[in-house]
Amino acid sequence: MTPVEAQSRIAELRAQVARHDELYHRRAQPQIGDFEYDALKRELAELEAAWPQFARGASPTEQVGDDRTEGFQVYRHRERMMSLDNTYSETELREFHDRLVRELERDGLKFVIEPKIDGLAVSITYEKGKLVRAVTRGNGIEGDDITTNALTIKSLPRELKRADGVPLPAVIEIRGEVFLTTEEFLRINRQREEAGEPLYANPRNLAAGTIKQLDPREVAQRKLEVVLYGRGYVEPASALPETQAQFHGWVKAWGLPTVERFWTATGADEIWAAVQELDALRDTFAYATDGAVVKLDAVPLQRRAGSTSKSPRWAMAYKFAPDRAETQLRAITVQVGRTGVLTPVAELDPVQLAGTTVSRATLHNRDEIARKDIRVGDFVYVEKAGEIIPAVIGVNPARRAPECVPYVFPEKCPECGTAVVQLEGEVAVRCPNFSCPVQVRRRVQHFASKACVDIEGMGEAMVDVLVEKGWVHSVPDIYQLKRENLLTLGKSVEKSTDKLLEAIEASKRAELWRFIHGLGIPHAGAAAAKDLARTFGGLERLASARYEDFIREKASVIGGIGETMALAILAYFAEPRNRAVVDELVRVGVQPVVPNSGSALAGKTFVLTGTLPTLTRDEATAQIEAAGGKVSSGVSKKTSYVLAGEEAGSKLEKARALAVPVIDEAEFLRLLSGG
Ligand SMILES: NC(=O)c1ccc[n+]([C@@H]2O[C@H](COP(=O)([O-])OP(=O)(O)OC[C@H]3O[C@@H](n4cnc5c(N)ncnc54)[C@H](O)[C@@H]3O)[C@@H](O)[C@H]2O)c1
Ligand SMILES: [Zn+2]
Repeated sequence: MTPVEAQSRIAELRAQVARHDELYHRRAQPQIGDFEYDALKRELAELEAAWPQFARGASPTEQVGDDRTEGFQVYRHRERMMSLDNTYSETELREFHDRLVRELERDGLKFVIEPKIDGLAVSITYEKGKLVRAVTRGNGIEGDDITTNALTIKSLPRELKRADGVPLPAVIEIRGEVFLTTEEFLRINRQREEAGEPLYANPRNLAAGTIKQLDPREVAQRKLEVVLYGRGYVEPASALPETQAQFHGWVKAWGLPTVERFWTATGADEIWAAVQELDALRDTFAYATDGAVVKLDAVPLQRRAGSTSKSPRWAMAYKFAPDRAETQLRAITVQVGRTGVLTPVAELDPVQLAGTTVSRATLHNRDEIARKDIRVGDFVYVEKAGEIIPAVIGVNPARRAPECVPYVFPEKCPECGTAVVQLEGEVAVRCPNFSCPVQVRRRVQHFASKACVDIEGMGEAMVDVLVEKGWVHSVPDIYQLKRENLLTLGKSVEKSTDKLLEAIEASKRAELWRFIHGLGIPHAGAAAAKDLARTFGGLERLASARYEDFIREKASVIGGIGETMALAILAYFAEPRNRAVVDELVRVGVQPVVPNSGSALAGKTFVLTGTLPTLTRDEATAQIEAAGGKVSSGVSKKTSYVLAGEEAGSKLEKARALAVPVIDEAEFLRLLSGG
């Protein structure tokens, strides 16, 4: 490699790694697998070591991937949060061991081997045993304050338990990972699929995306979990553990969720045996693991080993190579989503991968196909590393047939023939045609779905038929369907037709928020739709709202609606076609039900805590909302009532401190009935 080549390759790799860091850490939407990413980063590190004259300036090899995003307060960690050095090689893992033995000048060093949890790093601060703050890793020095969202995690105690022989530090930062179980991941993706929203590739991305939701009520609807294994700042210093193994015991004694299992080992052979045992067992863990973390056990020795600018020298992650298979790419199909995004999908010769047969895999987008030069007929590598949706990660160049030609991404929408566009700053290629049949279908399917106005009998297949027949071109057309047309759909369909028409008619009086959600305004989920419904009280009022209307008082934006969402809503209705949908809905006679504003609960904010004698949380929430009130997660001076049940925790104390009225279920039911 000539100096010029090295210099330009370093620059190129730095840009690539920085881009993938941004996609992974900030947007939770990586476009390449970890294995591939790690290979890029390793190449960069090696080049920087070999050509120090070109390695000046900030490099991603020396920084912790930064997850800070807009919309959160940043909070400074009392002690830095670090990354981990990692390797896929047994030899390097053994070298790590030997290096420590050499540097610390002693044999028989004891190590702890823990699962490497594939989640999102968090730091939870407890002061005098009480949870005061949850912060993401951020850039390692300061992270996003996600306390409100973290409090939706049921398994995260608000208070540390006291136990004999276990200190309760005055201040401690406890480190761990937020994750989603596979089951919950699949449930959410299924819902997203129904709503025509893009799927998350793996639980880690979904967990990361969830903890960074601006609306804690959206977070509460996904069952996040947490596991804790490490420590940051501890005060007083006498409350430091002597070993990492001991610390695991404390975490458990404090009542925190901890790793199911860890191993202790002395010597490189024992370490390696433990890593392999972990590999064999990791399928049984509640969380996805992408490796094993090997840590020096003795805390004083950890301190002696020290750390680099980004990771401790006393720990090393051994990562399991992803399950990968090679197969032939038969075709590339391009799917069009609700918002017109074209997603290329690989049609593969079926192949066995991590226990399932894979015949389709995502190719992400046009740029990725070009970057990897993936051609129809190629033998490609398919990977499923923690990634539940398999992805094509590259081509085996040795098996490329001479007749394989570069893939040309469609310039026209495969569904309607409109020329596609790529908006500035976006990787997605879109069909800009609002009347594109697939987009219409997906929009109508979303509107009619359970999550929105919920029209029974109008499932996806039915919508497909209605659009195909040319009876439905947009959402309001649902309300213009003709009985005689529907009767042509088959023999003896009178009964089902009448039932469908009844369901359609009934849906005209669905709750307002369901209509708002059904419009599919970008960034506005069900919880936001509820806020909007409460504030605007009508579809047309919402559609003609101005920026000022979103801002009550000074600089405070409605409920969970932040600045970004307010702007998205304004942009949505600024589009005449979207505005026309609302006008048309009103014209065909929909009468969304607006919560009763005369009830005693109207406009009141409730915070629920503890277990109520008869109502579940969801039931109480539904009743409050139906009566025009709202439920928020944190107690503040603006809270009207705290509805408390058994085992109410810190919220109750806070309510008392702020003199917010606390009521029990019986009083609540009295309020509700107007008594
Ligand atoms: N696919 C992509 O595009 C892409 C982009 C950037 C980063 N990544 C992946 O993310 C990783 C880099 O990010 P990183 O800096 O978070 O490093 P990392 O995930 O490799 O290792 C550090 C992190 O591991 C976590 N961890 C999990 N279990 C642990 C345990 N038992 N003990 C200690 N820590 C534990 C901690 O949160 C810690 O911050 C790489 O592995 C890389 O593959 C992928
Ligand atoms: Zn189209």
